[in-house]
Amino acid sequence: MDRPNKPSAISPSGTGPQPSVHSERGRVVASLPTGDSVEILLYGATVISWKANGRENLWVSEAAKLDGNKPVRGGVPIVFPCFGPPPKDHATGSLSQHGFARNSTWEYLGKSTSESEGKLASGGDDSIKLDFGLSSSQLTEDNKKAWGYDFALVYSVTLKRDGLQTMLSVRNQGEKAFEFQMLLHTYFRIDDISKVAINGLGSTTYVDKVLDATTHTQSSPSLTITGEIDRVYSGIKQDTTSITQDGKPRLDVTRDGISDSVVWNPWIQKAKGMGDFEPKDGYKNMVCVEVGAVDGWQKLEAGETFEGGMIVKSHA
Ligand SMILES: O=P(O)(O)OC[C@H]1O[C@@H](O)[C@H](O)[C@@H](O)[C@@H]1O
Repeated sequence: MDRPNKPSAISPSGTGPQPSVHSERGRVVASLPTGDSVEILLYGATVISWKANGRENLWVSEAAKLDGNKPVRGGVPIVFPCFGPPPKDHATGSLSQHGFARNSTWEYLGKSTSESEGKLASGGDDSIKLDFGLSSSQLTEDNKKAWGYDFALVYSVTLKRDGLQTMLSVRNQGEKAFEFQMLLHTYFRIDDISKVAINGLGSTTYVDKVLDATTHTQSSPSLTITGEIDRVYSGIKQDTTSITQDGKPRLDVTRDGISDSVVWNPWIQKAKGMGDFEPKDGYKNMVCVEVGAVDGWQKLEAGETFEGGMIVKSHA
């Protein structure tokens, strides 16, 4: 597949400390001179850590499998090409829940750095972009059989001094059109779910998977979580969904090229039922605000490319 960025050493610029990228044993770690960092497993191209302002922003279960045996319970698993259990009568019908992207091993395609307008006082680069690829040829024989399309995914993770950007590009390299869904299933780390509110989803319609799997409209501009929640919001007008803690801004999640979001927290019983969810009261410290295209299907004709992702800002 095409390599958007050839792996190369980061060239020094300015005199201050430089960003660093380190790749070994199936993971890639990048850091900025500010101390902000991101860590990505090649397994699933799963972002398992993003630190900004000295604080970890992602929740990863203490029992998460990081050895490639099971999708990671936490961080940012990538859902593709189907969301949830696929409908049996669809081309994705033989795939497992959430598809194969989160449990396939991706290729590290390389890094690039750039200096944005607000350059660091040190004079160093202030963003690092890491690219990962997964194409049909890298799938297991079972997955190839279950979804026999010729595709190429490029997932770009950019660590900036003011946030984290993740972008998934899906290209149809074959001759047949295909349909897919995608979602960045982000587990955000929060201090206390009882003090969290999610804003920016007011007046949006959602399917409530806990209640009755039918469509509702959110009346309140602010959503608080007091029990299990699994809602699929679609066609969201506002680009940004923000998470506040104790009434103060904590994380801003901005959708880029996509307009759906899932809000999920398993709460007490579902957390107990998941072998890889630890500690069991960890549901108090996480909330999934997931961005994607999951309402119906995205159709890609031969040669077409789709792009969708998010920009997340963490408040100090
Ligand atoms: O346990 P999994 O496969 O990682 O899925 C976790 C959750 O992922 C969410 O995106 C779904 O809306 C939930 O229904 C699902 O339970």
